[in-house]
Amino acid sequence: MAAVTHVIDHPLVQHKLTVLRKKSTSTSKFRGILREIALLLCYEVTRDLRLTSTRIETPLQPMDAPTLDGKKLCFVSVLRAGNGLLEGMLDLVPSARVGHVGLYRDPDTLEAVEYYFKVPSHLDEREVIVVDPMLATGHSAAAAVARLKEAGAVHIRFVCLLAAPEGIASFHEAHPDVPIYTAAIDDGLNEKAYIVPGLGDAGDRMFGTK
Ligand SMILES: O=P(O)(O)OC[C@H]1O[C@H](OP(=O)(O)OP(=O)(O)O)[C@H](O)[C@@H]1O
Ligand SMILES: O=c1cc[nH]c(=O)[nH]1
Ligand SMILES: [Mg+2]
Repeated sequence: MAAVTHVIDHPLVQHKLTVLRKKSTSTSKFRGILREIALLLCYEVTRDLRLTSTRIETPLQPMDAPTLDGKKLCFVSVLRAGNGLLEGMLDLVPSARVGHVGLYRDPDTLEAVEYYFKVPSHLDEREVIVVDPMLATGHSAAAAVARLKEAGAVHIRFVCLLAAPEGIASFHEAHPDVPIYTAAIDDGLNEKAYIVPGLGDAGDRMFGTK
């Protein structure tokens, strides 16, 4: 299967991303803009969802009108930083089901370490949209998706804000069936495997930790 990466180049997304990158952006502004950008990313990642037809009554007459087909969407947040994207996605799709995968990146090995996993039932019948703002080495995203596949997920998409070419390559190698949606592909990784130019540590910037 051909691995696909979509870059969401909408001007509002690009402008908001620049605000997030600036080191002068405060924690509260960072959180607010991330929520706004997530809503726009959600609009793009859901653009090809299947529709069915439902009989409704307008004030004037009956009609067959389009509605989303199948079971409710499932968003999966990769903790912690995924929660920043999750909020904006839920603004747009409030009825979505939500799963959480708790992972942190070991600073020495750069491997993903899992500490939490909870997902809704019937994953195999849902469109599963995994959210994490940063795709750096790709280890966290690949581990999260592997766990979701183990739990039964079949139709999976991955949404981030920033991706490094290295992360895209390793993620696609592990999961060629899972498309990536990102607002930008940056230059690469620094010696600590941070995305450059990037925006720093997404979790720390979002929650004011260090
Ligand atoms: O592609 P990778 O090299 O795996 O790096 C990306 C991961 O790093 C960050 O999480 P972090 O480990 O800092 O955890 P946090 O969200 O709790 O801060 C980010 O949110 C991703 O999950
Ligand atoms: O650049 C990076 C890489 C991993 N995690 C982050 O939050 N930022
Ligand atoms: Mg972090």
